[in-house]
Amino acid sequence: MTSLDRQTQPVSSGHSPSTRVLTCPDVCARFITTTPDGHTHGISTVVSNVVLITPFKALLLSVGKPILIGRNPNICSYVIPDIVVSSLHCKIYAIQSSTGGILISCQDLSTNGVIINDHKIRKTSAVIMHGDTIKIPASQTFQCVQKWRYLPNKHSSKFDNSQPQSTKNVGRYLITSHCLGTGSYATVHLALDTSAHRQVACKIIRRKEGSDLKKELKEATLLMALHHPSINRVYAVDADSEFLYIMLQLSTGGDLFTYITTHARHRLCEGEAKYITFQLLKGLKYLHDRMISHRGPENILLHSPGPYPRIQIADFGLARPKAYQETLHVCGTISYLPPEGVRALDCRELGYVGMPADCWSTGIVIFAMLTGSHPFDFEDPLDSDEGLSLGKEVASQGPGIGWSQGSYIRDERTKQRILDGNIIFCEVIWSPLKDAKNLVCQLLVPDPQKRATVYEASRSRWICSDLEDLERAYRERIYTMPS
Ligand SMILES: Nc1ncnc2c1ncn2[C@@H]1O[C@H](COP(=O)(O)OP(=O)(O)OP(=O)(O)O)[C@@H](O)[C@H]1O
Repeated sequence: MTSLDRQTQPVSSGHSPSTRVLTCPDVCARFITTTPDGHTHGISTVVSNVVLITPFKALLLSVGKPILIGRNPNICSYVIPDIVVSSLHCKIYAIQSSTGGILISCQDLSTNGVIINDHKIRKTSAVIMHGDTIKIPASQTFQCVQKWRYLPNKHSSKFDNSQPQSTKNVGRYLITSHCLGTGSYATVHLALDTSAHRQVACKIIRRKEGSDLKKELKEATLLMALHHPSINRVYAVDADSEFLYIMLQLSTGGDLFTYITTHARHRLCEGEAKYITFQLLKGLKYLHDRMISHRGPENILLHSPGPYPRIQIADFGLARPKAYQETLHVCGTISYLPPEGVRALDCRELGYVGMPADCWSTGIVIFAMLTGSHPFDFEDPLDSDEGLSLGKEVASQGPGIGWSQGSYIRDERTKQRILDGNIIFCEVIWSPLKDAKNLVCQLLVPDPQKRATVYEASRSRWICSDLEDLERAYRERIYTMPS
């Protein structure tokens, strides 16, 4: 058995058929630690969204509180006073996914790597599942034992929810039933590239009846040529009669918006927001140079967990080539639509252009990072009785209007705010952030022709005032990481 293979073996250790390997809110997990002499030191069980690591003391693993394993007692929560162990050897993280689940990952930060299921990982992170072992070379071994509470998956899936964890082969890839997330069109599963011995994410999309397979494969194959540190790689594409499979670079840090909302302050400091914007602009420039637009700011993933994260632009389900020549039809989340996109909602033949839309949504991302809120989509005391009766009226108009009342009202208000273009800049937050505010104002310009481009945004004062530091951090943290 090679490398990470064990992660993909079906779990047969007494789980009832109703248990499922999913990133679910109630992960009950425990770690068993073993020293090189094979002695098991202790077991701790937990009952909720936490993990304990022993042997010498119990450590609580909860969202936002990673377990830091290493030699240095000043930084590590689990200390191994062993010369072969790095000062900070690895971190074990529990992060919340956008679907409300918990994802557990192990990030290597050492000089000699971490062995997960007999396979060494270096300077990267891997998703940890039930039965996986994490070994510090020539030192201690941790075994992860997880129990899952059944979480029904409402999305159509290649995997049968009534079965325990299982795997399926698609070409050289082994897809596990471990669901990393679900979107409106796809479920994304943890998979193993059996040739390259690496974990990947497999996006599974149910094909529409009578759909043109050649066209679908061609579109997805186009994305395989994209190669940039800030773009989530597409490794391979495959299909059968029912599903399209897109093999993606695995991101283990969750998505940016979940990162912001689960942050202790519910917003990021200026330096971190700037560093993320810098990466986002680099990735978008790469796409726009190739006439590709992203149009999905909710799909910004974190390569691995932790502060000042490396981001990755993902989900090119909406990305299309020739972004400037072609007008596009509305799809995606209303909150991130530019005014021209909102107008196109009511007048389908209008369409709108992709690249200026990316610039608009970059403005929203910057606003969200610095304030922890959305400039147009927020709760309002007015969303009350008056709105509710409007929602009921709309709902009573019958089939075709499938939104819930609440989301209908909220969407309508959001659309109106986008069209009005009034942005409230809270003085307390924005007064020390003048350059950031200027950039947001240049990006959230209603007229797409007058809106700043990604090239202009990259040359803005906010970015340029720290360009050297940003470039250095980018080189040090990103180019040294395996892609
Ligand atoms: N490369 C990846 N690595 C890890 N997790 C991923 C990856 N890609 C997607 N996911 C997870 O899967 C979820 C659903 O993926 P995605 O948003 O691409 O689906 P979709 O149906 O195309 O989306 P949408 O609803 O935006 O159209 C994401 O929110 C994320 O949690």
